[in-house]
Amino acid sequence: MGAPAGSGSASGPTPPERFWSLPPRDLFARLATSPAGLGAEEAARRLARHGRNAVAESQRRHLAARVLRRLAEPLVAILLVAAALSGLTGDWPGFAIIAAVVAVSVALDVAQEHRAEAAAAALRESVAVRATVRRDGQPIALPVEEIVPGDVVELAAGSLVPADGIVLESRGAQADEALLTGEPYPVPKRPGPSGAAGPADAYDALFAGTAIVAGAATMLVVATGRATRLGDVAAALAARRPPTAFERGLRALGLLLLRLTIFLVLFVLLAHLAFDRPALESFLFAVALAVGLTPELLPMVATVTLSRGALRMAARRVVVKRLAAIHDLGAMDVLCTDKTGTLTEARIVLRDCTGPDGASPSPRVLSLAALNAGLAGGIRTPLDAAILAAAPPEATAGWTLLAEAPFGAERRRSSVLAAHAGRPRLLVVKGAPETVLAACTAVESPAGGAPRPLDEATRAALLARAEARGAEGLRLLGIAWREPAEAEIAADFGPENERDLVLAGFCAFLDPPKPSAAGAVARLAAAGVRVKIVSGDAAPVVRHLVESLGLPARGLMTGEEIARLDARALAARAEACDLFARVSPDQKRRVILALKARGHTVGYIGDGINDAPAIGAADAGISVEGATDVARGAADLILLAPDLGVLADGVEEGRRTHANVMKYVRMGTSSNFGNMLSMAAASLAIPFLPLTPAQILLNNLLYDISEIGIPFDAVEREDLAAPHAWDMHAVLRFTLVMGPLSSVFDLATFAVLLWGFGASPGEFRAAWFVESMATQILVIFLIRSGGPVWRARPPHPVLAATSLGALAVALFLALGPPAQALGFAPLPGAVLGAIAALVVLYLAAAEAMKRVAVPGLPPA
Ligand SMILES: Nc1ncnc2c1ncn2[C@@H]1O[C@H](COP(=O)(O)OP(=O)(O)OP(=O)(O)O)[C@@H](O)[C@H]1O
Ligand SMILES: [Mg+2]
Repeated sequence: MGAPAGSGSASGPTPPERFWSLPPRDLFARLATSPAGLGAEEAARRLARHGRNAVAESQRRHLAARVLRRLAEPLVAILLVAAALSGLTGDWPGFAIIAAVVAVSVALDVAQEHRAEAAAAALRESVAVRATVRRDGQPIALPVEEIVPGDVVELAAGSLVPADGIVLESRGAQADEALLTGEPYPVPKRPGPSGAAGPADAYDALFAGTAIVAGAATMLVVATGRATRLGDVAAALAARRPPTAFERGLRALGLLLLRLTIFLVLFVLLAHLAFDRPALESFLFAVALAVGLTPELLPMVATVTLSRGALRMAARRVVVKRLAAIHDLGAMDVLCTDKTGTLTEARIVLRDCTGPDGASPSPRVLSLAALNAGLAGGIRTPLDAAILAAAPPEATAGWTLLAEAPFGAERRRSSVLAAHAGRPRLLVVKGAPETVLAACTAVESPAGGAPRPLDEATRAALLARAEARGAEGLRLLGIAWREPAEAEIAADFGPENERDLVLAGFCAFLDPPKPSAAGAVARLAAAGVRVKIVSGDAAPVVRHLVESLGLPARGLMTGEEIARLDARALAARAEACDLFARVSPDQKRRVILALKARGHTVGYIGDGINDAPAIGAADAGISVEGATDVARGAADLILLAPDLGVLADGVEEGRRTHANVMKYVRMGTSSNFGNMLSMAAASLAIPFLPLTPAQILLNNLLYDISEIGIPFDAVEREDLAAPHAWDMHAVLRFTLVMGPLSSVFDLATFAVLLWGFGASPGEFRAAWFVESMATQILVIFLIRSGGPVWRARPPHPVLAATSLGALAVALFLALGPPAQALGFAPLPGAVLGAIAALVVLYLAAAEAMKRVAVPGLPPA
C-alpha cells in the first residue's frame, strides 16, 4: 500500500531536527504550503512520496505473500520434500496426494484467513480516528493516515496529535506528553519559535502520539509516519504488545503439541529403523504422522473464529479494533464504567443558578457561568453547552477573551480572563464546588452587598449545602470571580491565577438516569460480570444515581482516599468497593490496575479525555462512537451506541467465540491426537504400516476440512453464563480422559481386524481409515456441548455440512471406485459391520465420558 515512490522533485528539504526553532514563516516556505493548507492534488502527490502516516506496516498482507509464508513453514517444507521423494521413487499416487494436501490446506488456510481478516479490517476502518485538515482552504475530516507534511490540522481538546509539527495558533491548548517526556501533567502549547534545546521544552511543538487534553490549536505538519519523533518507539511498542491470555493459551497449547509430536516422531523413526524397516518409507510415515499431529490449523481457526466473532459483534453494534479483545471481553468478570452516557442519558440540562446559599435564584451567577463557558476556546463540554443553552445571548455581549486556563480533569476547574470596554477585567472560574471553594477567600452576600471574607464556619456550611444538593442527584459547579489588577499580565495567565476568588454561587445540573441501565447491569450481573462505577463526579451524586437506578452497589471510595493508598492497599480495598467518586484520570487507571492485580479480567468503558488512561490499562478497553479521539484511540472495542445493553450482547458474543475455539482445541487434543498416537503404536506392533504416508495425509486433510464449520456453530447457554478464563488444566484434563478413550477403541479395532478377521494390509488400511475418520469427525457432535447430546442445540448447518461431507468423501475414497488407486482393498460386509459397531460404541462411550472430561457439569 502506497509504497513511497522515488519520484523526482522534492517540495522541500527534510525538516531540521529541531524544527521548533524555525519561525512558522520559514517552515511554510520550506514545506511549500500556507495557513490555508495544501491543495488536494499536491497532497496526493506528497502521500505517494512520503507514504501513509502510520508507524506500523499495514497489517493486511498480500495474498501472494501469505501463500509464500505458508509454503516456507517447516512442516510444509518437509511435505514438499516428501512429495519430491515419492515422485522420485515412482510412487505417483503418493506424490499426487501429498501435493494435493499441501495445495488444499494452504489454499483453505489463506482464503479463510484473508476473507475474515479483510472483513474485520473494514470494520476497524469504520471507527478509525479522523483529523480535521485544511485542504484547499476548507477544513475536511480525513483519515489520519492520509496526512502529509505541509498539511494544516485543526485540533481540539480530546484530539490525538496525528503527526509532528508546530503550533500555529493556540487557544489555551494543553498537551499530554507523558509518552514523550514521562511527565504526567499537561503542558501548555503556544506558537513559537521556542528555540528549545530538546522536544520536552519545545512549547511550540506538537508530537504524534501525544494528545490535546484542553483548549484548541492549529498545527502545521512537519513530519509524518516513521519520520516522527515517536514513530520508531511507537512501532516498537506496537510490535512488542504483550500477548493476551488468549494468545498465550494458544501458544502454550501449540508448544505442548509440538513437543509431543517431535518426541513421538523421532521415537517412531528410530524404532522403525531399529526394526530394519525400509528407511524412506519410515521417514515418510513419520512425516505424515507429524503433519497429522500438528495443530497446523489452530492459528487459522483462531483468526477465523475471532474475525467471524467480530462480524457478529458488529451486527450487535460493537466494533472490534483488536481481535483478541473479543476473548478478553468474554473473560471479563469486572466492568468499570464512568457515569455520564452509560448510566445517564448524557442530556445535561441546567436546573438552576443560585447564590452561595444554594436557594435564592441568581441571574448574575448564570451570566458569570455563561461568560466562562462562552469565551473558552476548544470544544464545548456538555456542561458548558447546558449553561449556554440556558443563558441569554447578551450575557457575553461585549466581552472578549484575554486569556484562559482550560478545564483540567486533575484540577477540576476552568477559568477565563475577560475584558469589556469601560469595565475592569474579570477573572471567572467555574468547577467542582470544593475545588472552587478552595481558591476562594470571600463570598458574595445573598443581599448583594459587598463580598465578605470566607471564614471556616461558612466554608463548611457551603460545602455541606453543596453535598446535600448532590445527594438530590444534582451535579454542581461552583462559580467564582475576581477583578485582577492590570499588572497581572495576560500572557502569563495560568492555573496559578485562580486564587483570592469571590464565590458567587452555584449552577446545578440534571442528567437523568438511563432507565435501561438497570436492566443491562442486571444482565451483566447474571452473566457473572460485576459492574463498578468510577466517576469524576462527587460522591453524593454517584450514590444518588445508583439508588435511583436501583443498582446493587457496595462501598464507596473517593479520590482522596485512593491518593493515600499504595498499590497493594488499593487492590485490597477496590475489590470490595463498587463506587469510586471524585477520581482523577490517573486514579481511574490505578483502580483498574488494582483490580487486575487481584486476578480479575477487567473491562473499562468511558468516553472522555479523562477515561483514556483507564481504557488503555484495562484488559478490555471500551469506548463509544461519539467519544473523544483519545478515548477511541485507546480502546480495543467501540460501541456504536453508548449503552450497557450493547455491551452485554458483546460479552455474549465474546463467550460464543471462546466456546467455539475450545471445540477445536478439544477435537485436536483428544480424538485426533488419540488416533495418531494409536497409529504410531500400531506401526511398531504390526509388521506393515497401518496406513501409508499418503493415506495419513488424506485422513488429516479430510479431518481439517470437517472442522471448517466450527466457527459458525451455535453454543450452549451454559457456555455463555459465566466468564471463562483460558484454562490449560481443563484442556489437559480433557486430553487425558478423551485421548486414552479413543486409543482404547483404536486398539480394539486393530485386534478385531488382525485376529478376528486376519485382514490383509490393504483391508486393514481401508478399515482403519474408515474407523478413524468416522470417530474423529463424528465426535464433534458430542463434544460441542457439555450436556447430553440430545439436549444440545442443533449444530449449525455449515458445521453439519462440512463434517458429514468430509465423512462422505472419506467413505467414498476408501470404499468406492478410487479405493484401489489409493492402496485400499475392498472390505467384506462382516468387517464393515464390525467397524460400524465399534464406531457406535466409541461414540456412546465418548458421550458418557465427556462428563468426566469436563469438570463441573451437572449429571445427566
Ligand atoms: N467544563 C467544565 N468546567 C469546569 N468544571 C468542570 C467542567 N467539566 C467538569 N467539571 C468538573 O470536574 C468534575 C469531573 O468531571 P468529568 O466530567 O471530567 O468527570 P467524569 O469522570 O467524566 O464524570 P462521569 O463519571 O460523570 O463521566 C465534574 O464533576 C465537575 O465538577
Ligand atoms: Mg465522563
